Amino acid sequence: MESKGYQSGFGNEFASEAIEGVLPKGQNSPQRVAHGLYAEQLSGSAFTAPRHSNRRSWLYRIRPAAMHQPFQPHPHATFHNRFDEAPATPNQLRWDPWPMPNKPTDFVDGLVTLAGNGGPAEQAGCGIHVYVANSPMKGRFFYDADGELLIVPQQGRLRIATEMGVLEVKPLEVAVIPRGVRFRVELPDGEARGYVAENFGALLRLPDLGPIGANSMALPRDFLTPHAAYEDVEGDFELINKFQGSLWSARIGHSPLDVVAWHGNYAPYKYDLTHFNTVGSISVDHPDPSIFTVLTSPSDTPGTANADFVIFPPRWLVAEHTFRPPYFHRNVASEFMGLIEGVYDAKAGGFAPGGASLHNCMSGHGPDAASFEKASVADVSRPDHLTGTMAFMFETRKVIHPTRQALDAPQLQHDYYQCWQGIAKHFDPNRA
Ligand SMILES: O=C(O)Cc1cc(O)ccc1O
Ligand SMILES: [Fe+2]
Repeated sequence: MESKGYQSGFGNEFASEAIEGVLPKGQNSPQRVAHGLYAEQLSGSAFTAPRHSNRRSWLYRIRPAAMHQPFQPHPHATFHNRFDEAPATPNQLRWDPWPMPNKPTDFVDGLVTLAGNGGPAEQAGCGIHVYVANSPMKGRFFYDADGELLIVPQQGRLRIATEMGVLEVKPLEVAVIPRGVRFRVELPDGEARGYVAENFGALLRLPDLGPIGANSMALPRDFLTPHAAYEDVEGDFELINKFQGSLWSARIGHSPLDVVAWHGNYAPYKYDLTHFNTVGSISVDHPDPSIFTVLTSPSDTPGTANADFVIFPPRWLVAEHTFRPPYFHRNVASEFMGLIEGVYDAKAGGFAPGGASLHNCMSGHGPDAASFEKASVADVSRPDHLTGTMAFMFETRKVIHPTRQALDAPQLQHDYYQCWQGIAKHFDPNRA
């Protein structure tokens, strides 16, 4: 299935045809669709959701999605939503990068759940996973009925062939696959690693800009949704599905990526993080990281997100007489971080690309001893240029529970707390 390029805009009413003239005019469900196709609606919000948050698309396809054999449980050792396996810990946690697999492993096989909160039954919270894959999905398709998937590649490109077209993403880009959309992941570089947030709550949207104004941060036109592309193939294939935390698998006699045309505002998209228009302090102090929010899943409480996706992109630091890196802090929200490339300015060592950290509600954290010492004596009369770096955070209102496998993994850095033990006592009541 070939990529047919992209349409730009966030949550637009898109329309795309791989064969011209397929989309019906003036209605969605004609008695007979062009070329013998079937019409099918895919909804991503309640039918009666307010218009501004109402999401659905109409798909014109070779066979309806209903056509497959019954699902059977499909055991998966590492990908799940069991967030009650271990007590949520207030300890600061950090992991080394997840190692590449040593046997053939595709994107679905290679998903490992590190943490999460809420769940698909409550329709709130998110699952936090990493993937390590060295094999393309062959004769296999996947969809997640539990939430939309925000995929953050860290190493290796992904070619994501979806029902609604092809997304090609590389590190420093992210992809969002809506709940229910079927897809297959291919690996143009042979192997790939990255992070996934599985959002059980309200759909990700662009944050409000408030006093920032009508522009800045992530610009709607930088979000790209594929043009329709389809494959017309028959064979003995497998449709894997994640439903209420567990995987299921069904035989399917054709590729479900058979949508010839579609229209609507519920569709996969990608975004290049290097396009983020980063806003920061031009006077004093380090602003709160909410100014780096790319996408937010709101909760029922205004201003208190179910989950935020926040990035720490290259930028100039110019704040005067200011401690420029992230401050010491304790937050009501819980923070899972990953690193795509480079060095994170709060950590001199130990936080590697492909690694992860978790700082839960009210757990103290911030710069490590080395970063503090360096930044507190740095010359801040000149700008600093942070380059070649991209960290990110999945920040949630609910406490993030690490899974048993994340706590037992050899990647867990048992000495992480040591990075703050060397912090010197500088207090001297007689010193200015
Ligand atoms: O903990 C972190 O590194 C993330 C973070 C960054 C920042 O600039 C301010 C607050 C915050 O939680
Ligand atoms: Fe933090």
